[in-house]
Amino acid sequence: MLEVRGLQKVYEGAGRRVEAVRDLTFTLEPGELACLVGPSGCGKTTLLKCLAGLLAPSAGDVLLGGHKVTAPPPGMALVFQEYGRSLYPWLRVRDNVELPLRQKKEMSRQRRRELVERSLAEVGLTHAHDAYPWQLSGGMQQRVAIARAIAYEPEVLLMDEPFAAVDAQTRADLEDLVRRVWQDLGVTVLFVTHDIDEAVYLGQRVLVLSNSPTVVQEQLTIDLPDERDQLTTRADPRFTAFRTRIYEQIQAAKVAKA
Ligand SMILES: Nc1ncnc2c1ncn2[C@@H]1O[C@H](COP(=O)(O)OP(=O)(O)OP(=O)(O)O)[C@@H](O)[C@H]1O
Repeated sequence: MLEVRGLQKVYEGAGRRVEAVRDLTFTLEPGELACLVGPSGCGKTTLLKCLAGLLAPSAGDVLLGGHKVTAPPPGMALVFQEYGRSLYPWLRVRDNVELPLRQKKEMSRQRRRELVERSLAEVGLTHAHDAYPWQLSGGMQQRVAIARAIAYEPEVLLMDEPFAAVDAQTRADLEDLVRRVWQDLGVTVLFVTHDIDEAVYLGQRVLVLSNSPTVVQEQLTIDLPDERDQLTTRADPRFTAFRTRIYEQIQAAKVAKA
């Protein structure tokens, strides 16, 4: 349903040429939760921008539902790492969540309100409707960003290291939130992280990226039980085996490049 075929991205300008992504091919099935993990600077953000139609690839295609992505497609929503910059500080929480829905001209005000209510409830922020983002903790702000993305009712949710800037406890809570939202809404999720444990904990599948210029180094099916729990899942010997395997792959990619 989301297909990436032979994607390459070269940045060119001012006498400098950086091949960020060399040749990426993978498919995301409808309703799947896949994680992309790779070393810092390997082109994860570049890839997501190409998927979201924000950046034109140098070669290859991105197809959503069989249609080539050339501009931000209506069926996609993004959550970035920098929640502080992605929310408007002068808008209250509910208005931040409602803002993208206003682009859907055919949608009634009543429907917009229902979606805002539902998505804030989904992320556990019903009580924070009237707050401004700067009155909330980092973790709560990221919940608002997630609520805004899901209110849009996307087919595909792209998340770019969304929890890199929050503390460990909040991060664990937000990971569980992503799994719950995914299960409740049946949305397809592509979650990008440099954290191997996070990728294994969240994903049904993990795509391991090589160092830049990037290719898919390996794809692993994470056949851990669907009901995941921060304590029991992480203590499962298979969890440890997956993270060791991925760690080795990433180390191998670094050595291959050196
Ligand atoms: N606008 C740009 N112009 C030129 N080079 C760029 C540009 N954006 C990214 N790059 C280069 O492309 C490569 C991949 O960058 P990108 O930000 O996609 O990686 P990343 O995996 O998301 O990094 P990190 O894990 O550190 O967030 C890097 O070498 C980076 O310097």
